Formats: sequence, C-alpha cells, structure tokens
Amino acid sequence: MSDTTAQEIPPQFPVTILTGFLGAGKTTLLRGLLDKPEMANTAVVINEFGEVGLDHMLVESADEDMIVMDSGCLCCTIRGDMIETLRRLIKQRYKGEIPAFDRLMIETTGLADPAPILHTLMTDPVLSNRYRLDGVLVCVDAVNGMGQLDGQPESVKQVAVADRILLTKTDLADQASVSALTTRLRENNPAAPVLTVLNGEADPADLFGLGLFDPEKKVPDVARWLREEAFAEDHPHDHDHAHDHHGQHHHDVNRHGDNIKAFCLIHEGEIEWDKFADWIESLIAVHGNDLLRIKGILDVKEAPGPVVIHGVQHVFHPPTALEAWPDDDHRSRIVMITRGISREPVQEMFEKFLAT
Ligand SMILES: Nc1nc2c(ncn2[C@@H]2O[C@H](COP(=O)(O)OP(=O)(O)OP(=O)(O)O)[C@@H](O)[C@H]2O)c(=O)[nH]1
Repeated sequence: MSDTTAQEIPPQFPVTILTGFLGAGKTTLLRGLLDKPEMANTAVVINEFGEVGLDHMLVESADEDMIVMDSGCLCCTIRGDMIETLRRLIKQRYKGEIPAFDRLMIETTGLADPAPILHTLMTDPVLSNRYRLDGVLVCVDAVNGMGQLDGQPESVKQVAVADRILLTKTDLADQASVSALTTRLRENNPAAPVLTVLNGEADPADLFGLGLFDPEKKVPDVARWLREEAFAEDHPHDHDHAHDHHGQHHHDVNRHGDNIKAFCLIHEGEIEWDKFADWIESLIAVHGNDLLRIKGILDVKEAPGPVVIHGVQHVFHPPTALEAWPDDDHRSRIVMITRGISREPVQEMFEKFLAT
C-alpha cells in the first residue's frame, strides 16, 4: 500500500536554467556536461533564437533526451510554448514515451531575460508542482564579458539573478582582464561563486544541488541556498564595500555604473506574517522591476518553524514552511539583489511595517 502511495506522488524534478550572453559558451558547457555519466538522466530544453548553428548540431547528435524549442525568444514569444513543453515532458515521461529523466536543464537564448522563465516555474500551478528551481547558471565570456556588461543591461541582470557565475574562455584573456571582470561580477552578485569553466569542462557537483531542497541531503540546506555570509564578507581591497551605521555590511557603490546593490536585512524577534506580506506587497508595488532576486528565512509568529521566501522581481514563490531551523541562528534574514535600491530605505520601511 505504501509503495503505491509513493509511486502516485510525483517527484519534483530539479530544473537548472543556463543563461549567458551570446557566444558565452552555454552550448559548449552543455555538451561537456552531457558527456558525463552522472548527467545521463538529464532532459534538455534549448531555446533558439535567430541563427541556428552549434545548437542544432548538438541536438541532432543527441538522443531523445534532447528536446528542441525553436519558436523564438524565451523572454517574449515562447512563454506559452515553454509551459506547454515542460508539461508535455512530464506527461511523456510518465507514459514512458521518453527516457525517465530526473533533472531538466533549460538553455536560454543569449538575449533572454531569465526572469520570465523563473516566474513560470514559480507560479504556474502545474509546473510548480512538478518542477522545482535548482539554480540559475550564467556563463560569462572572459574576453567579451566586460563589454557585454557595459553595453547590455540584460547581461547585468543575468549575472544578478544567478546562483553560480561561470567564467569561460579564460584561456583567451589576460590575467588582469580576468581579475577586473571577476571583481565586477562579485560586485554585481556577491552571493554567486565565480567558477572557471574552460572549454565546457565543469564538475556537475559544483553546478547542481543549489536549490533549497536537495533530495540527496534530505533536509533543506538553507545556508548553501541563502549564502547570507557572502553579503557580509569583508573585502579588504574592495573600495565599493561599505558598512552602515547599524554595523551591517552591504555592497553599495558600483564603479561601473551597473547600479546593482546587494544587501542582507536582519530582524531579531518574531514577525507577524500579515505585516511582512504588507511590506513585501508595498515594496513590489513601488520597486517590483528592480528587485532582481530576494531570498529569505523568516521567524514567523504564526508558524512553528521558519518560513522561506524566494522572489524574482514582482513574482514570489509561495512561501515554504520548514519544520525546523537549520541551526541556532533564528533571526529573520532576507538577502536582496536590486537594481538601484539601497538597503537603508528598504530596512526602514521593513521595520516600520513590522512595528505597525
Ligand atoms: N578558447 C575557448 N573557446 C571557448 C570556450 N568555451 C567556448 N568556446 C568557444 O566559443 C564559441 C561559442 O561557444 P558556444 O558554446 O556556442 O556559446 P553559446 O553561449 O552557446 O552561444 P549562443 O548559443 O550563440 O549564444 C565556440 O566556438 C566555442 O568553441 C573556452 O573556454 N575557451
């Protein structure tokens, strides 16, 4: 009986979004990864745009694990298709029409804003039941990355929402350029480790299992997911790093004008959920587009354990109640990466809502 029940409950498949600007090495990485035995059960959805070159070769040389989407750009035209494709994959998997994949990777077009696909995964009623976001990877080309960040706001956004930044083509760039680019990437997203990926060679263990729920570990790995310590790291050589009058740390001034700000709000004591929700709604109403990524763990009065929140711009995943705190630190902590919004007014507004 229990076996039947277990089979009826569908697992949530981890989804990795692979993003990165044109020619940044996404397909090369995908090809490198798919060669590895531990990636055998990975389904791949490729979103093509304009010229089809390498992507098609990869698809044609691959087996049924590969499913191509070729109707245009993820950010504007393909959302309906994407939803349809992700739903179809689940159906086909359960009917045995395709190999029983246990992980999904979506390669976005280089021009894509990664937010809409994240929104889809977080809010589509069918998809959010069947898939869970494992992580967002962004490839950044060591040779052209700096210029792309200068000229293309979408590439800044891709970096800001990522969980891992993969620096490619370091073999073609000099050391000084690589370190200047790395500094800029860290400024734009202190939470995402910057890893070097040469000619698509990467260890899957570094790229997967980044979500809150890693089935291999059974218990939610809040620390790995939130990485709040990264927002408070001391960078002795980083002039852009600031301390405020609360003694808290944040990455504020941005010498390249990317205007990305990353900080952590901390609150001691229980939070009433309604007040928190009012605050978030107000924040979204005023700044929705500029809240690039928000993650948090909250000490909510009405819940026995902590509550985890996760948002991308104006869209939030339904809050997740955890059974227990991962450690002795029971403070509410919210990490934010924003476009142009500083910590102080956000924290002030937060405290004001909680005090009402
Ligand atoms: N030298 C060097 N070349 C690389 C590296 N990674 C990728 N390339 C090359 O860079 C070119 C672009 O790589 P792709 O993997 O097609 O990049 P992409 O991000 O998929 O490109 P689009 O799909 O056009 O956005 C290819 O010719 C790759 O062989 C690297 O680490 N070093």
